[in-house]
Amino acid sequence: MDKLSMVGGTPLKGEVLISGAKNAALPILCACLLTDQAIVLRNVPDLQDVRTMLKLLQEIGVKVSFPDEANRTHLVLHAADIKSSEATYEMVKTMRASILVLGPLLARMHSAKVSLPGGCAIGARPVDQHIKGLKAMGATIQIQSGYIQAEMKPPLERLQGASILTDMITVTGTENLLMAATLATGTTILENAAREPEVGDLAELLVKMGAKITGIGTDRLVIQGVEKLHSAEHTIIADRIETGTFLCAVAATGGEVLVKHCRPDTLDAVLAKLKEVGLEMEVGPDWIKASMQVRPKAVNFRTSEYPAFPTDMQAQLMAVNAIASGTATITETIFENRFMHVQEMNRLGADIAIEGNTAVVQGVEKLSGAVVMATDLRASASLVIAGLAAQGETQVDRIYHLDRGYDRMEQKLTLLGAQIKRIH
Ligand SMILES: CC(=O)N[C@H]1[C@@H](OP(=O)(O)OP(=O)(O)OC[C@H]2O[C@@H](n3ccc(=O)[nH]c3=O)[C@H](O)[C@@H]2O)O[C@H](CO)[C@@H](O)[C@@H]1O
Ligand SMILES: C=C(OP(=O)(O)O)C(=O)O
Repeated sequence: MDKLSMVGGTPLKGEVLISGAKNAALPILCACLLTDQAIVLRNVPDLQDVRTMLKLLQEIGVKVSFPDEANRTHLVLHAADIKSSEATYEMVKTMRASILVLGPLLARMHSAKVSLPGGCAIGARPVDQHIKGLKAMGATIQIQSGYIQAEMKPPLERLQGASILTDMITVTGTENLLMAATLATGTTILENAAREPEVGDLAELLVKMGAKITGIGTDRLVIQGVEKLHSAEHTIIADRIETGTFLCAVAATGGEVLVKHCRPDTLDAVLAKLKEVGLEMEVGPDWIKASMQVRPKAVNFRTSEYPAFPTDMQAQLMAVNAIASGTATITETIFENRFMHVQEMNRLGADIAIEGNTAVVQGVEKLSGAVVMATDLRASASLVIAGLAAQGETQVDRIYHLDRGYDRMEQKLTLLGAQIKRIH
């Protein structure tokens, strides 16, 4: 199992290029199932979840090609000949986002069999709202032997438009229902829809494919179903969480970094908090020049749905708070168990206590290197940030979590002067 080993204490300096967003790429890859024509994608991040999704799509019968073998960010997906409508437990257990094939397969193939994702390190994460929405659109859905078995209710030949209000805001739930609704008869209204930029990016691609969607970027999506979708080309939006992760790394280690190919307009809540921390930023349309010359100041924050502070940045900003002056309270409102990094940060010398869904972080002058274990994707990133700020050597074990969602993180950090290496 790969580990990352780093020696902390070097301020980061230089330029970093941000990759396409994992959480936009995953639903967008699934959208290719909605048409028998080719979809051309650019800026696809080269990371494990994308490779897993491509494998799943290939099992289903999608042809995947890389027009330029040396450039894995540019690919063509062609779902002309779907031979299976199944996502097996083997695939879903390694990547929950496999649930995103459910809506498109049901809409295009009229049936789908997708393993029910189990809970994961950060919470129970049920998919009841995906199921509720598809049922409202006329699907019959049964859970059998751990699988969601979905079919069109006879004599229906297509899903039917419906008005759907989800009990809570769900990102992949909105994406599944949005994709399913593009090929339904009539109009679907998704109320309480997620407004995350990745949902908007998916909707932009669907519109290029011929879907009729209004309300993009709002919590009310209106979809007028069409009979067929067609080929399209799309460039995946920049990863706001990767951007925020590098900014937190600069805030924790000090230094000066130009973050390029990013979308500052999708990061309002994160940039506001980093400014409070003391990070100086000059912001352009697709770049941020960040400089940190002082010890960070502790900042309180609470996670919530977009446009508020993202849960996917909670652990990374906690790492900055761990070495800040003052005390911060951090409240996690999206997932019930997303503080697994706290014990590991404390092993590096942090002083963090958990009270229910709030972590109280008493900033310490310095962290000291240790062997720590990654428990999920963003927990891994937070431990890397803490390790880069700590004195001495830190080893982060179980780095496969990090590889799921970051495109060559240690190479990008090395280019910024960090002393970090992968141990196989
Ligand atoms: C691939 C992807 O895009 N993953 C992101 C997506 O995950 P994901 O789409 O799985 O997260 P959701 O937005 O669905 O989850 C939000 C909350 O709603 C609950 N819920 C959700 C659906 C449902 O049917 N029933 C239910 O109870 C979840 O348990 C959670 O407590 O959004 C999360 C919240 O921004 C991010 O942390 C993940 O990085
Ligand atoms: C929780 C995350 O991803 P996933 O939904 O794929 O587990 C994440 O990207 O932080």
